Amino acid sequence: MPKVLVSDPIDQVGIDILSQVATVDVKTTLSPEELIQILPEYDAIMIRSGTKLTKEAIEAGKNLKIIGRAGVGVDNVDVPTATRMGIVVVNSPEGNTIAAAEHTIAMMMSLSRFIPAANQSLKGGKWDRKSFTGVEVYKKTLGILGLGKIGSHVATVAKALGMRILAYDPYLTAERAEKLGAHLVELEIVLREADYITLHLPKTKETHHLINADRLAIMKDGVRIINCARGGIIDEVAIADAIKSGKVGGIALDVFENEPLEAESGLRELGANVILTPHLGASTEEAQTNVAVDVAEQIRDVLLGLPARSAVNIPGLRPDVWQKLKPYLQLAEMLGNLVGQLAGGRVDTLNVKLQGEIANSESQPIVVAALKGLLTPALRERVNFVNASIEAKERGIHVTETRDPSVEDYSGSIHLTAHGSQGQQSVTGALLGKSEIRITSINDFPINVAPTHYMLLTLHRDMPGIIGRLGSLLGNFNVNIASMQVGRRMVRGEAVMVLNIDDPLPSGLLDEVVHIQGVTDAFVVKL
Ligand SMILES: NC(=O)C1=CN([C@@H]2O[C@H](COP(=O)(O)OP(=O)(O)OC[C@H]3O[C@@H](n4cnc5c(N)ncnc54)[C@H](O)[C@@H]3O)[C@@H](O)[C@H]2O)C=CC1
Ligand SMILES: O=C(O)C(=O)COP(=O)(O)O
Repeated sequence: MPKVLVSDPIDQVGIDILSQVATVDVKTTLSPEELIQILPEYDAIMIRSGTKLTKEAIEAGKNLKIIGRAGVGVDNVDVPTATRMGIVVVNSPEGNTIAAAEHTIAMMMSLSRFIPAANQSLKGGKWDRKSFTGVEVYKKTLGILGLGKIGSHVATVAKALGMRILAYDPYLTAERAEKLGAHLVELEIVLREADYITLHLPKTKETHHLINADRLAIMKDGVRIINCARGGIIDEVAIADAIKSGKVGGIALDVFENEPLEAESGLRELGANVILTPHLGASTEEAQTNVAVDVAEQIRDVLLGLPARSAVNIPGLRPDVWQKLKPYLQLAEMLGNLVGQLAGGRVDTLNVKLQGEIANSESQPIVVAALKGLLTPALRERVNFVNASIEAKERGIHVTETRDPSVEDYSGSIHLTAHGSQGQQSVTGALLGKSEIRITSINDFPINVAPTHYMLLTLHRDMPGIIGRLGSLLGNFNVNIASMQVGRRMVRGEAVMVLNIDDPLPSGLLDEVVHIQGVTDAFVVKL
């Protein structure tokens, strides 16, 4: 049974799903050193934001096949290292959207009405109403930085509260923003005009310290800022100074540059207009059930050899799409392997052409499968669906994609052309029925061959006697021929012959094949 490590608190429903297929160890207090020490034992790990999967930790996880993040942000995972190692990283992109958006609204209302401080004062024995006169959000301007899933829900709720919404998101269309009742504007306009600013961005190089002293300076005096996205998007020193100077009227932070927030952090010292929560955005019963189910199911599926639906480092596939594409993925992989072996040396360019009924399908998984096949002879089990693209890129293989829905020889077919140091080779393959794989052309010579483990291919002149000579040569070396096919475009012209053979070709025999009169080239292929 595979082993799964759960290193952050996850809802029991997730553990139950994992237990269907794996031995599950729940260890939520591991130090980074302990994690590195035990990670080699595990096939999968399920985490939240608490566990840091650094380069060193992932490299220690020699047997890891999947990293499951029960939540959205994967900034605590070194995804490039996981990708290079062929480890699929999955998350739950929507499971906690509502929870995080509602926490944001709660933070905004708490900032406006001093609810945490008033509560603390009352419980401290006082009846102080004067200190806690708040402001209304009605008719105020809310600036949303990052109008993705959480930002969009915040916009919808804020709109219902009567707020005017400005949004900054360079990757979004103005139409989408207008549909949500938000005006998409430049960052500077949001900063200058908003009474409240809320962040809903991923943490990236570009968003690091997006809110810094210079940007705080151009904001409205008394602006209130909420961050339920990621620590480090706001410069904590700059914002603390802006609170102290009175430039900023209030801040509500759920996330911090360092988590857990240091005991001695200056943020803890600030007054009633600073609200801090310990990364609670996703902490609702509903969200925790959602993300646990979502991610545990994906880990289970990947351990069973099925695809993940929301992988962040390979194209995720819905089960119904995968069912449809699966035989084509196998076909593409076989063709990639075949064309790579025919090309022999270094391949510089691979063209993947989708024909007939699959011309309109999602192409990326098919391209990845072809690359996996192409790289398999060189990389063996080191290459998989996760790292095939990156490995190809690192080897300088340029991939192009074309589509031709008008090709109707078969319902759907894949044509690969490889250009490399030894010239150009091309192969086509199709499915017979729903899943039987056929090679249907080699270098544009039509054939119809079911691929087998060992094959011998020749390029030759179509002339009497050549098949007999090849047959007796193989017979002399005790190589059994299972089947044979010849493809030609014209009588006595160039032709291709494919022999399915039961045994590997003895060494030296290929040279003799090439020396048969009329044979111009020959290849041994092992699939
Ligand atoms: N506090 C908590 O417990 C939780 C925090 N989060 C965090 O909230 C953030 C948002 O999550 P989602 O809305 O689910 O993500 P999302 O991917 O749906 O939305 C992010 C949006 O930010 C935009 N964006 C990316 N780079 C940008 C840039 N440089 N400038 C402006 N916009 C940019 C994207 O176009 C996208 O629309 C993430 O950082 C996530 O980790 C998510 C769930 C819970
Ligand atoms: O989903 C996210 O991005 C979150 O920040 C939630 O983090 P958590 O799973 O509660 O540690």
